[in-house]
Amino acid sequence: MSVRVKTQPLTAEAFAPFGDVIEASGSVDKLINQGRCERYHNRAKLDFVDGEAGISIFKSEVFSLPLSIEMMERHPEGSQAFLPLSDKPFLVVVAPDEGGKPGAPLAFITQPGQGVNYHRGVWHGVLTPLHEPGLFAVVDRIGTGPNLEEHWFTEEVILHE
Ligand SMILES: NC(=O)N[C@@H](O)C(=O)O
Ligand code: NI
Repeated sequence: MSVRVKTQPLTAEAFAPFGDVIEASGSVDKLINQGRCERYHNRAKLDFVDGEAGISIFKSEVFSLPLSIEMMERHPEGSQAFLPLSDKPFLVVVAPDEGGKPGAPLAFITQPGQGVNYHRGVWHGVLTPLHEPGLFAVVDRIGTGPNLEEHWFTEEVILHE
């Protein structure tokens, strides 16, 4: 038996139980640089246990819908933010925790200019760009010890438009 998940546009409200949508939205928090730049201040909750924040670059293969996903993961020791270095949409898959495993997945498609920050311990799909170049800045925990928990599905999970 397979599980089919319909994608939906990413909104801060729908994503709130899982993390932050990082975007130039709502009221401007600060005008800087002599009024020439709008600062949308502190838009993500970074959270690292026994580690520091690091910035990495991910260059991923790209995928297309419908897409079958085999697993979801979570990082018990740190949040993880993905900031696209292009204006192309990417897929954001999250799920509530149900007894130590992902519950029903939700699949979002980002709008140009949107990044996401998964809160610490939130089940998510791995980075899934939908168009080249698949290039992202990633802010996550740099530290020692394990920080990755995976759950491999026993049934097919298909994400579709
Ligand atoms: N493993 C890794 O660095 N990336 C994943 O955590 C991911 O969410 O893509
Ligand atoms: Ni991850």
